[in-house]
Amino acid sequence: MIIENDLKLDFKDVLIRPKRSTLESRNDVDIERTFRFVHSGLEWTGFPLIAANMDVVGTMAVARALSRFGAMTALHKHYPAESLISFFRDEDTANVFYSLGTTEADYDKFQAVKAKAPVGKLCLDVANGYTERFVRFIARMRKENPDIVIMAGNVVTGDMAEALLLAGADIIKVGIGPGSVCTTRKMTGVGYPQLSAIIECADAAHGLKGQVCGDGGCTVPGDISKAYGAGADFVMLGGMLAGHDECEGDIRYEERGGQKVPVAMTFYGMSSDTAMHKYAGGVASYRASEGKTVEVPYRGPVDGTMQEIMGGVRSMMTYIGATKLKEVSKRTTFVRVGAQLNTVFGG
Ligand SMILES: NC(=O)C1=CN([C@@H]2O[C@H](COP(=O)(O)OP(=O)(O)OC[C@H]3O[C@@H](n4cnc5c(N)ncnc54)[C@H](OP(=O)(O)O)[C@@H]3O)[C@@H](O)[C@H]2O)C=CC1
Ligand SMILES: Nc1nc2c(ncn2[C@@H]2O[C@H](COP(=O)(O)O)[C@@H](O)[C@H]2O)c(=O)[nH]1
Ligand SMILES: [K+]
Repeated sequence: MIIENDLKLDFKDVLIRPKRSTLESRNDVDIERTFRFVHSGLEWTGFPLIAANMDVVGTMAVARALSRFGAMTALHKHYPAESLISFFRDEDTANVFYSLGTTEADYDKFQAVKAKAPVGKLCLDVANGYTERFVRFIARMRKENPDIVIMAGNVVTGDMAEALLLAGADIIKVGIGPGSVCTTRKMTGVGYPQLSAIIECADAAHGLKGQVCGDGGCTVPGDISKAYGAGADFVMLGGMLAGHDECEGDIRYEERGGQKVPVAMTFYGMSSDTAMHKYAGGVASYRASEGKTVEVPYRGPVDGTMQEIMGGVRSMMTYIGATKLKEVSKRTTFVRVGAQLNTVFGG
């Protein structure tokens, strides 16, 4: 029996220590980054935030809205080929990932889309990025698509981040079990605290000139700043982007003052009963669901949330004296804390 005694940390366990700074305004910082991807050799510039490839948030409408902020979207896997063909053929998709798993059906659909429309970025997304099958799949996709940016995951340790990079991924997606609608840790006992997972995978990936995307577990804008501080090149969000007009899913209305007003929207994990009933005709007898279905408050257009997120990141940068987002991880010192919020009037 091996027990790792090093303490592993989550976003809630740390704060970022302020540092002396010459910056005078939150308007003076640059939250864009430019990356050149190691295998595809392509370059991308923008605000490195990605809407998760989940039914509710990985939508074409979210992609259009986030792109106006220079941010990205990984479309969910369940759009029919025809919709994907017209989207990738007719719209600006510099900030859009086409997502797929390792099934033959996913592969065939991608081949059909690729034959008719230019796809520049792929998100190879499976729950468990530790399988030999997944490594082989990445290698095959890289060989067949030398000029496409490939993001792949999920993993949480440096050894496997390296393995996926060496197999052909440009960006490693990091996170097992931190998600807002994830029940993997509860159901399986498997996982890794997200802040440490990002730190360790970033260290491994950067050594090989790859990038990492911290996926899951951000609950407030400050968590996104901590993810960048830990070394995440990109941050992926599900729950924080749910509940908006551009999302897919049912809105619940309530009668208020004689008017019907929208109050809540459904959000669910891609491994939840809801998703499995929708796409697989139920939960296979040998599996258990590893996601849940929740209601989130209705929040109107996603623009407001994006402004809050970007404002939070800009402010963090002035607190630590980082002019460019690229400098944030170098200028970050985390302090371990026992508590970080004053909850006297609620969370
Ligand atoms: N980041 C995270 O912590 C997690 C994320 N998710 C999200 O939900 C999506 C749907 O997940 P899901 O339908 O469960 O699976 P995936 O879409 O990831 O993959 C399914 C394939 O992997 C095989 N597999 C082997 N071991 C596992 C395992 N432990 N968990 C899942 N699949 C396994 C499955 O075979 P078989 O079914 O025969 O076993 C199947 O062939 C994922 O693509 C991901 O986006 C889901 C869970 C965890
Ligand atoms: N274990 C599960 N993880 C899931 C499921 N559906 C999505 N996910 C992961 O969560 C992130 C988003 O996290 P959030 O905290 O920002 O909401 C997403 O990108 C997936 O990696 C699921 O059913 N089970
Ligand atoms: K995802």
